[in-house]
Amino acid sequence: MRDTWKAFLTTISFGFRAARWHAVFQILTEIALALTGPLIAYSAGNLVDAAADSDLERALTAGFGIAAATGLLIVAQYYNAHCVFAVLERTQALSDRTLMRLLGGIGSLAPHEHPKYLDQIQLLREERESLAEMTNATAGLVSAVVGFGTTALLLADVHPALISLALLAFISLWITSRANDLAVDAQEDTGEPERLRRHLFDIGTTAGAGKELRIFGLTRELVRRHHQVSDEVLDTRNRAAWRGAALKSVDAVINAAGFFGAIALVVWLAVEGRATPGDVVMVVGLTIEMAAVVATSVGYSGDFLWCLKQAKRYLWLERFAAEAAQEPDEPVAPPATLTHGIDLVDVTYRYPGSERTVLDGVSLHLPAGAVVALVGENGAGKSTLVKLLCDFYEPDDGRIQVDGVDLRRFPVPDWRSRLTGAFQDFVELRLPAREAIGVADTSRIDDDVALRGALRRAGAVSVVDGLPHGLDTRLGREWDGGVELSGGQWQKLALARGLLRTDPLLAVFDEPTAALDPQTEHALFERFAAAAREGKSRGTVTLLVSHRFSTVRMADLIVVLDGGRIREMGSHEHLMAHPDLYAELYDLQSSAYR
Ligand SMILES: Nc1ncnc2c1ncn2[C@@H]1O[C@H](COP(=O)(O)OP(=O)(O)OP(=O)(O)O)[C@@H](O)[C@H]1O
Repeated sequence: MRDTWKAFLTTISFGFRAARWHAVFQILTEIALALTGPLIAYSAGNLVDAAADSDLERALTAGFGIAAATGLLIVAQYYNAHCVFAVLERTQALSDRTLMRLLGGIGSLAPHEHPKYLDQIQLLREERESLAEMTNATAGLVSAVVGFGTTALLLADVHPALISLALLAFISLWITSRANDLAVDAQEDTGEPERLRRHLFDIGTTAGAGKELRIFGLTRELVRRHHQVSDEVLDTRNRAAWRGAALKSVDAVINAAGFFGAIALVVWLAVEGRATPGDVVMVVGLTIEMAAVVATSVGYSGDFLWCLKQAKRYLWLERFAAEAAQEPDEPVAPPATLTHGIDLVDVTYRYPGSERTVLDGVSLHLPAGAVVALVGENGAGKSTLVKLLCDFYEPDDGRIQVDGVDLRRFPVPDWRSRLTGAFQDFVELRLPAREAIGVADTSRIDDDVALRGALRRAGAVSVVDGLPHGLDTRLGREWDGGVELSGGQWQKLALARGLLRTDPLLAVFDEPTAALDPQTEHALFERFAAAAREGKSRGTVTLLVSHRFSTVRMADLIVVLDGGRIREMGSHEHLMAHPDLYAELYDLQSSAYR
């Protein structure tokens, strides 16, 4: 219960933080709207009685009441609609930013290996609008309670038995929410085929899949499958809709009987002289109002419960992120420079949920200032080793030491600020070119000299020089005036980003040049090595992962991984002089180029 309450308060606070006055006004206008129906019914009753009694003053007051309520209805509707959208839009933006901060702030990548975590995150991302809709759902419920209470009080004032109409409203509420549950269940049951239907539509209509679609003539097959899966989805939903409609029909009959009973009662009271003609008119108006209140409260209570479900999921993420962000027991800052280097001592690693040992007792010294190449066949464990060094995952056994200090003692953001690198699965940052590079060190985002230096080191000067506005060109064809880049050009900019930081302790380049030709890669790696040797005083360890042996040979140290273990290591000359896997693969590649 405490969690539910906390989840509610946390998400409703989004609305009040994002658009405080709009949220207050939204609730006030909802209450005003809820009062107008009963007020009009009450005034109409008074008007009839005043006319019957020829009481002009009372008739005019009642007429004024109707006019005022109608005016209030129009004004409140207008402002309410404005507030609803303002709160929704601003809250959505705020909750999106909060989610970005929470998800991006989790230092480790390990949670991404857990299907349960991924499911929760996927649902949070898909349904994140619900976080923003809490204010709307709450305001709707408040208005339903006010409308229901006022209507019930006025009915009870005519005759206590009329309160049974309010009880009928609860039955109606239950039946309608059952009918809605049927629809929601059908939606959940058809979640997977619905995703498939959307996926088929997406690949059938987007440019990315266009080439293969045409070469393999897939359109016919995609359309057939879309048809099949649509039938599955729509049949299930249709059946639920019919059953829902049947339930609602029962509800309609119960309600009609209830309304008839209420009207018959008040007419009988009038005939008996215990109620006025105005009471009859008012009760008719209030029964209609009660039906409207029930209909809206069913919708709002469904929305509210749904929002609450998302809110609990959000709370879970908030706690998860807080736990993940805990400081090490005895934190120390990373050293300003490396003197000894980085050591892996008996490091063993298995991915969460997997039995397979990906790194098996790896012990390795990466000397300060050295250029180290990691090679090995696909799946040997090279990228995993890189990820452990970046502290994306922690070893299951063994330790990593930086100048003799256990990596776990560095607060994660401090260690990350002393890393740099580029990866095969780089990000295409669709921003102005200067920002796409400068995000690696935002203090120098406007420093053209620094940005051009990084571009030069990455061999990417020609990419930017070829852009219409140089560094200020917007990248991405989806923007007005934006320019699209080729795969290799995007990769070169990612490299420039990785080469902007000037004081890293560890620079990792995990196949960052896979989209480039071998000559360009070779020239680039030579430049990295030269830069690394120039900056030797800082002791930066430069770690390269590549499958191209012509590139790898210039490294100071080559480490050959095989099945998660170190098979051999040494300089190119050493490894060639003691032939094993490296010499075999090297000869294989060089003979292919001859
Ligand atoms: N996220 C993951 N979850 C589970 N297993 C993984 C994950 N990533 C990699 N593996 C497994 O770990 C092993 C080592 O993968 P890794 O990516 O480190 O190899 P690699 O040497 O970099 O390969 P490649 O040259 O193909 O990039 C592989 O068998 C792979 O299937």
